[in-house]
Amino acid sequence: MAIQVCDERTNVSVATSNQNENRDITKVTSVERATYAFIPQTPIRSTDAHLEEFSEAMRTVAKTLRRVAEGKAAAQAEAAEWKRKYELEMASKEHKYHNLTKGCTNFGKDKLEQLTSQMALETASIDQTSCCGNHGICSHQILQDECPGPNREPHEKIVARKAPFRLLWGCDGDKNGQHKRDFVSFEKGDIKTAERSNKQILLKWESPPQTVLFVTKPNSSSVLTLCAEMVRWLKEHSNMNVFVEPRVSKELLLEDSYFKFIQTWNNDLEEKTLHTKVDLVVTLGGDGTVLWAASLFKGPVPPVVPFALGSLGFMTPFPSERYRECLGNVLERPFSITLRSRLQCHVIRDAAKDEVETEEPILVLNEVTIDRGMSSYLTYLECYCDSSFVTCVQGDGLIISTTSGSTAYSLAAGGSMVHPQVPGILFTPICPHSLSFRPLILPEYVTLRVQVPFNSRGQAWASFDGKGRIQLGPGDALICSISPWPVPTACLVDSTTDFLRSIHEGLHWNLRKSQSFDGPPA
Ligand SMILES: NC(=O)c1ccc[n+]([C@@H]2O[C@H](COP(=O)([O-])OP(=O)(O)OC[C@H]3O[C@@H](n4cnc5c(N)ncnc54)[C@H](O)[C@@H]3O)[C@@H](O)[C@H]2O)c1
Ligand SMILES: Nc1ncnc2c1ncn2[C@@H]1O[C@H](COP(=O)(O)OP(=O)(O)OP(=O)(O)O)[C@@H](O)[C@H]1O
Repeated sequence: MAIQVCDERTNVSVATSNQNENRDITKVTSVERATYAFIPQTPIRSTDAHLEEFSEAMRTVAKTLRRVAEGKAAAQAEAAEWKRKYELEMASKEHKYHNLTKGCTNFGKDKLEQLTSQMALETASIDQTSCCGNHGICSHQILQDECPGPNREPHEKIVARKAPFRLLWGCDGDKNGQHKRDFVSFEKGDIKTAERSNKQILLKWESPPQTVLFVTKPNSSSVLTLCAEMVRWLKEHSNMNVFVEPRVSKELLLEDSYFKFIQTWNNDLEEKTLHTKVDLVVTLGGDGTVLWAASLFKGPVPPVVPFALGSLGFMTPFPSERYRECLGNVLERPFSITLRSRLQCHVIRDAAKDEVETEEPILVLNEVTIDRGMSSYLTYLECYCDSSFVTCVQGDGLIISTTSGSTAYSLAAGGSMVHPQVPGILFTPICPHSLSFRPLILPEYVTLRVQVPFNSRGQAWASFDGKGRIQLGPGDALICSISPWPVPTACLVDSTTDFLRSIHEGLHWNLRKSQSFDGPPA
């Protein structure tokens, strides 16, 4: 590469090249002499003019690059919008399908029992469409699986029936099961909201649950001991099928051959079908164990009963020492649940030509964080909400959080605490280098896109519920929207009471000594 600087007045031309390292010494001297003659002539107007011209050209290039980036961003936004529409359509199909299968729950008890026993008698050739006529698979479907447990013969089949349940909407303590939707009415020119959408939700089993999955915090002997005790109790008290993680299965069998009946899974495919076999998930650990349990389900999640065996336990209201009473209640009576929404995140690589090439969606219960990782540069992130530009984040990073995650990392970064049943997405910057960057709460129906611009100095890193870091290079984007698959967690009392108790007892929210009565007169 050669750079040439020419001054018209002195007609001195200075040429440099990275190839001409073996230059003639005399040439160098003459060039140096000319340069020394040239330097004192200030102001160097024509050089300034050249520099101006050069910087103008650079500005034009930068503008063009930016326009290209914006065009690309718009195309990606459009693609994301199509994707969202597609997902909505799929979700509505799913909803219709559930409505169809709900017809099944209206069967008379006798008919249901008759159907169940009839189906139980049938063998491997069960026609899945036979339940509920032509309504396809329903919650009463009898599942025939090869038992993945370590001590079953491969040919042995278990007939496991997923327990059907109903969701009821309680209102101000009126747990009458009336599901009233949030309608906006418009009568005589007046706009009125008829009902609030946020109700306490009750789960009522229509037949006793039969299969429970235990998810336990690793490396804790007290947790393993309690798990063994609970498994024994459930087997002896309710004759339940028990699933545990492969690691726990080995640990329990090492302890006692009594646990031969427990089942586990051996590969990703079996893990993916867990939701079709498991009626209830019990977690033994802290909040991290609830996050871990949720991450096992990439689609629908069975109700989760979280027992507290951690330090904070914001999402784990059940006291482990009262497990008999708590599990008895959950198995036999209707109980309140919190429907915790999750975010589905897609990473879109700049190199990918279209959406089809993007990586699998990742579901998070707390948050996705985009930060600067090891880089010492500011993170520079362009953020869009649907097709509207939101802002550029310049700081340590950004947290996109669910309302359940509002009390986790987002809280530490200055975000609001939000009741987990509030439908929203939190947009919380991490150490923004700006005085006016306050956190936002956006409605739950939006799609957010965070893009690393092409002119970003450094890389960015995305992490999901504090795990699985993925590097994002210039041009890469992260797209987030609310997933149709929430995590239903059982409440000890109800959603609001449990939430308030957690912020009081877990975070000591607004704890202050009361002012004494004997102050100065008003
Ligand atoms: N500065 C911070 O506060 C910070 C930094 C990194 C990660 N985190 C959080 O840690 C989470 C991962 O949790 P982990 O247990 O696997 O890691 P961990 O063992 O490092 O625990 C992090 C702490 O966050 C608490 N926590 C997790 N989810 C919570 C929630 N929804 N509400 C209130 N507190 C919650 C846990 O009880 C624990 O005390 C991430 O999703 C992130 O929210 C927080
Ligand atoms: N079943 C599991 N398999 C693998 N890792 C797990 C499992 N359950 C929890 N973990 C991980 O173990 C770590 C600790 O778990 P957890 O947060 O539940 O316990 P804790 O730190 O004692 O409780 P707290 O979060 O209340 O302080 C977390 O990082 C979590 O992701």
